[in-house]
Amino acid sequence: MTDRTHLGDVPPDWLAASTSLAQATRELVEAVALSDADATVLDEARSEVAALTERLRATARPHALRPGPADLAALRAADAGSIVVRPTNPGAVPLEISVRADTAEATWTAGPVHEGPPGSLHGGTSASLLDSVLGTLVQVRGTPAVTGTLTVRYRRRVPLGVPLTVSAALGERDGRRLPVTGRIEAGGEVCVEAEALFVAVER
Ligand SMILES: CCCCCCCCCC(=O)SCCNC(=O)CCNC(=O)[C@H](O)C(C)(C)COP(=O)(O)OP(=O)(O)OC[C@H]1O[C@@H](n2cnc3c(N)ncnc32)[C@H](O)[C@@H]1OP(=O)(O)O
Repeated sequence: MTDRTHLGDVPPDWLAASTSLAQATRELVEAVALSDADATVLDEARSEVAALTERLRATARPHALRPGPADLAALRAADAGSIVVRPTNPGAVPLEISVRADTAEATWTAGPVHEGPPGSLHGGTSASLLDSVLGTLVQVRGTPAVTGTLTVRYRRRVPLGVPLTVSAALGERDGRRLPVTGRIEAGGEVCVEAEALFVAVER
């Protein structure tokens, strides 16, 4: 499996197992972040986690799986569809991003791991969510591109524990410049707005 770098290249049963393990690991991260167990229990847990880490490290590939050219081309060929980004990476927020024409949208509910101000989402996580959804729209509708600038306006705090809608709209391409706007909404209210300029690259 170590030569496979794209989500579309792996067998469906393996993808399901890896996605499920990644989700269980995110739940572990939350349990660690919130745990009030005594030091003995924490030390036992550390030993068990370390043993699992060793087992999985023995078969590590150089990069985490990501959507590849074939996954993007299939979606690009259709007028509408969805793509799941980073489902097997427990260190990332997994998103199912729906793309229709020049717009994209994803829904995600934030938990305590991503808390910034009390009860609210960390601003860096908001920026990261926007970069992911805007960036995916650009890759699907444009060409390979990287974020040149990302300007984020935090209008109101983003609540934890409720569904958030992250959306993006592609502007008019100007040479290598691809402008994209986006927002994060909760309960129908706009919490964060973003303006980005992606720059087309060879790969
Ligand atoms: C499904 C796939 C999932 C993907 C989703 C996730 C997407 C996440 C996206 C990211 O987070 S990417 C990571 C963060 N970004 C970077 O690491 C980019 C690092 N910077 C670079 O690689 C280069 O600086 C860059 C490619 C942006 C520009 O270098 P170049 O030497 O290729 O371009 P050049 O300087 O010739 O500029 C080309 C055009 O872009 C403009 N430009 C360049 N950098 C810019 C910038 N930073 N902001 C605004 N405009 C910029 C520049 O003015 C110029 O405009 P004109 O053609 O009109 O003259």
